[in-house]
Amino acid sequence: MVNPVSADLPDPAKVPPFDHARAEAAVRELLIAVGEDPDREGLQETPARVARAYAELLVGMRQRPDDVLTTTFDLGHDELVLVHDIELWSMCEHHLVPFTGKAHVGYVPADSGKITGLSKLARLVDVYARRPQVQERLTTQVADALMEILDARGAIVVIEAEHLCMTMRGVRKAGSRTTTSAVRGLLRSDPATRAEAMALIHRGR
Ligand SMILES: Nc1nc2c(ncn2[C@@H]2O[C@H](COP(=O)(O)OP(=O)(O)OP(=O)(O)O)[C@@H](O)[C@H]2O)c(=O)[nH]1
Ligand SMILES: [Zn+2]
Repeated sequence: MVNPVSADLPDPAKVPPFDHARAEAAVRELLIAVGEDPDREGLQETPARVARAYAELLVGMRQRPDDVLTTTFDLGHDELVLVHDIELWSMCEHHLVPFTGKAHVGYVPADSGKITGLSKLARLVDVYARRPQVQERLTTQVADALMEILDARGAIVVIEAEHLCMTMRGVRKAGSRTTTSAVRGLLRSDPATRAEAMALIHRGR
């Protein structure tokens, strides 16, 4: 069966490899554009460093969610599993500066009790975070992946983040935070399960 989440994504095999030479040339051009001398001693290695840094920051472009949700156990546990305060670093696709905060990720496993390793929820967040992103899409993608790949009966993802494009530049509102949520399946339709999840997320704060 074609997985809709994966089908929507560029196949990592088709995303061209990170072009270090091209990224280095672009950073050199940027340094010239801002009035710097890319050949002065302190900047000589900077294009290569920045290229390596971006390759790392955007590594999720070449990863698939089903690559990290591989480990599943059949524990017969079919009630809410929630990991909160997952550290999050992503890159705003409008300004290519970071947004950072916390993700709270929960799901109600399939009737079969198929669950995944807790660390895999954090890895799933990273797969989608380490790309040019907007917070709303990141939130949606994590929730949809849980539903589709784990056959979860419900999913909840709440992300609270500070966007550096709003704090260190632009409108410059330091401390402003944005909260987004995506709620699916049982966690959307059953008020008691949803309230339980929200209470756990708030308690973790
Ligand atoms: N919805 C949403 N907006 C975002 C996100 N990250 C950044 N933005 C916003 O994207 C918008 C881009 O607006 P533009 O007017 O095209 O860009 P700009 O001139 O740099 O805007 P300012 O940031 O207001 O200076 C800004 O309002 C940002 O705050 C995100 O994750 N979700
Ligand atoms: Zn931005």
